[in-house]
Amino acid sequence: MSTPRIPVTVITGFLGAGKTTLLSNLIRDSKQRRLAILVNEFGEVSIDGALLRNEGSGAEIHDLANGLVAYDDDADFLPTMLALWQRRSVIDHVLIETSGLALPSAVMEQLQGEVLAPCFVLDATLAVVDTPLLLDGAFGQPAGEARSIDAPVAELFELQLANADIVVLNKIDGLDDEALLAAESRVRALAPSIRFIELAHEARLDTRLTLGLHLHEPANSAHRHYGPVASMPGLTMRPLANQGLLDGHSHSGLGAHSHGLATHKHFHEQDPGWQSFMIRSKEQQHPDTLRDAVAALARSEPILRVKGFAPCAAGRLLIQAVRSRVEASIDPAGTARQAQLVFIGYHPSRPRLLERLQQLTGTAWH
Ligand SMILES: Nc1nc2c(ncn2[C@@H]2O[C@H](COP(=O)(O)OP(=O)(O)OP(=O)(O)O)[C@@H](O)[C@H]2O)c(=O)[nH]1
Repeated sequence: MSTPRIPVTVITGFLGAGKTTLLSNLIRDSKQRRLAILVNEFGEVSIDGALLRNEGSGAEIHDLANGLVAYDDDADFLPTMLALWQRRSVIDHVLIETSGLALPSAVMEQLQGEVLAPCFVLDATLAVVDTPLLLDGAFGQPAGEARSIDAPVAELFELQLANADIVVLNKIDGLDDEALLAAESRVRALAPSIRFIELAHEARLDTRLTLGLHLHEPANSAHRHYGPVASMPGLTMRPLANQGLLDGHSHSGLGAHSHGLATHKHFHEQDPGWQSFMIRSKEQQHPDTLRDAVAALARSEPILRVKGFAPCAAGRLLIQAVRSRVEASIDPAGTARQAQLVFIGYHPSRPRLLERLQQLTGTAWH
């Protein structure tokens, strides 16, 4: 009998959708599976890899520095995957988190290429969605005046969805049934070939609905992941008004399909307007001041994502911003030698951000 191929789940989703949070919960909830995780980030320093390692689980984490995993100029992807294959006796499943600006199709194509196809099989591609932002029209139906940043955001978002098997509606704490059904309609309109829509309360998914789905194995027509929405984890979990529409694994009725090499296009070159850079400070930061400063910058500059660490009097401050929604949390046991914030945006001006950050925090940044 030939050696079984290792299943691979690809997790995609726009900047800040909750991919890393979802992954860290998956790691915690899948202790019985030996997971290898490839984290692909757009930015100089891996913040996500550090956060996942903090979980202290047995999962092995590999950082892939090229923000566009498996694209033509990514020299790390194939060697990393082949090294995992060499160690296949200790790996049950591989999870790949693409950066928020990459399309998953590049990874999907490489998995089907002659080098990797004998070793790995695509299990499923999940697209994680920031549901409140989707409902606000942030990905293509701007409520107000369209800005220059809206079109590239909408384009990437749609292409990520178009390549996915499963859309995970995330950040739904606080949304009612009506909002969830509106989000489902929006997703189905944007990506009619989506096969499952799942709900993640606080970025938590039932592992049965996430891993081992065999969606790309032609012989397998049985769905092994039943479990109605009402039985999925989450304190605020309630069944939806219309269970027929959104039952945790609703699908279009398609059989297993493979993503042919030419069927899904991806950008081989990144739109150069998307840029990321790091801004650092040696000074201790005040949590509230830094949080408000980042929120003010996100409102006035074309910045969509900020993340990083800073030293503060009470320990290590973690900053996570998606647009102007900023979370500042303190790890009393953590240390940070200096403040390091990664900014990601569309045609952002580093000098202007630097100047404004200095003004707003009253500390020196470089
Ligand atoms: N309220 C709420 N916040 C969430 C949820 N999931 C993630 N977040 C927050 O959203 C922010 C971004 O989460 P990440 O998991 O880092 O998002 P990501 O998709 O990995 O981000 P990038 O890799 O930068 O594209 C963090 O502040 C999370 O705490 C959720 O279900 N509910």
